[in-house]
Formats: sequence, structure tokens, C-alpha cells
Amino acid sequence: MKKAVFVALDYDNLSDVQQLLKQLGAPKETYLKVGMELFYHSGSEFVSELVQKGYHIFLDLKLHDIPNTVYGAAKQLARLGIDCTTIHALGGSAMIAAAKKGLIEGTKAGKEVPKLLAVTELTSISDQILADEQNCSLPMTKQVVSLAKTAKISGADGVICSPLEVSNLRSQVGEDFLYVTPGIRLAENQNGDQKRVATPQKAKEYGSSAIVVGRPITQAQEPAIVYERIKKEFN
Ligand SMILES: O=C(O)c1cc(=O)[nH]c(=O)n1[C@@H]1O[C@H](COP(=O)(O)O)[C@@H](O)[C@H]1O
Repeated sequence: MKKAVFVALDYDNLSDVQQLLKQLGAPKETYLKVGMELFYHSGSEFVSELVQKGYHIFLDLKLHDIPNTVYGAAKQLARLGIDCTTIHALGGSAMIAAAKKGLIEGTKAGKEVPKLLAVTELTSISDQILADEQNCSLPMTKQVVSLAKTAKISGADGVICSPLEVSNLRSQVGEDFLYVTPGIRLAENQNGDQKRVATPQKAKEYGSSAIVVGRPITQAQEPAIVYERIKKEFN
């Protein structure tokens, strides 16, 4: 996933997915993210189809449950041959370790174990929401570091965070960890529901390992041009 730009396929039907892939001229090896909306619509068979076509698939289902349940779920997801998947770091160390164990045990012989990425604080959470609704006494930067440290010692391969936190995380948590960042916006884009955002250029400067981009590409008049521009800015 070195410097990958994951295109988030947040669609409720397959014809929109096919149309976007056609517009992007997406060759094999393109990095795609399948999230809850598309997964709940099309299920694991469609994910397997994308994997078989040679795409790199980030299956983002953000598991957050008791360790035994997450272990079983992760084991099933690993069978799909995906590149990476997500859990919520707030599920705690035992849950993260259980997810890792499930991924290892579910991976078919000879295949690579999917990378386990722990969501720290969603990029739609602001400092104010963190304090007022989650009753967290730490500022965002410290809370994200704390969750990332827990994720790392519990066996995660990296975290999902805002680009704004990456340089601090690299020094506090280490270089041997993945920092995958959604919350990507070009200067002309609306933030929408995202609160902690940055441009692809800034994400590169801050040290993101990979970025996740949805609406700036999927809602663009000319998705292919925006996709190429974002890849160029980030790489
Ligand atoms: O895990 C994620 O991918 C994720 C975590 C997070 O904190 N924030 C976040 O936006 N995402 C995902 O990244 C994508 C961002 O989409 P856009 O805001 O449309 O670019 C969506 O598919 C979200 O589900």
C-alpha cells in the first residue's frame, strides 16, 4: 500500500461502481475501498470478484464488538483475500488482538495476512465533540496517540487518523506503523461531514502512508482528472 490513494466506493448499487471504474480507467492494482454501504448491498461475493480482478481491496467495516465476535468476523473477512480491514481502536486491546488472531487464522495458505488498521477518532469528530459528547478529557492529539499506542501493542499494523495527526504520531508511536488518512479535501471541495481535513499535498507533507478519498472523486464532474491530480499531489 505504499503511498496508495484508496478510492472509497461509497455507493448503493453496482452500476455506479462499474461506471466509476470505467471513468477512472482503473487498471488492475488500483486501490479501492469497499465500505459498509456497498458491502451491505453487494456482500462478500462482490468483494471476492474485485479481488479476483486484481484490485487491491481495503474492506472497511469498522468492527467494534466483544473480542470473541470480532475474532470470528475477522476470520471470515480474511478468507476474501483483501489487503486490509478496519476495527475501532476504542474496542480495546483484547478486541484488537482478537481481530489480529482472526485475520491470521482466516488467511488462506500462501496468502498474505490482511493489514489490520485501527480507527482512532473518526475524522468527523471535532475537538468539541470529543470533549462534549465523548467526555474525553484529553485533547484530540493526545487521545489519538493513546489509541494508536494501544493499537500497536495489541497487534494492529497501523491506524486510521486525520492527516493533521500523522507527524506527531510518527514521532510518538513510531515509523514502523501505517498511518492511513481519510478526511482528504482539495481546496475547492466542501468539507461536508468531515471535521479534521487536509489536502493531498498536506497529507504527503505530514507523512501519511496512504490516503482515502471518496466524494472529491466520486462527485467530481470529471472523476478521472481529479483522481490523477490527487495521485500526483500525494506522490
Ligand atoms: O475508516 C475509514 O476509511 C474512515 C475513517 C474516518 O475516520 N473517516 C472517514 O471518512 N473514513 C472513510 O473514508 C471515506 C471518506 O469519504 P469522503 O469524505 O467522501 O472523502 C469514507 O468512506 C469514510 O467511511
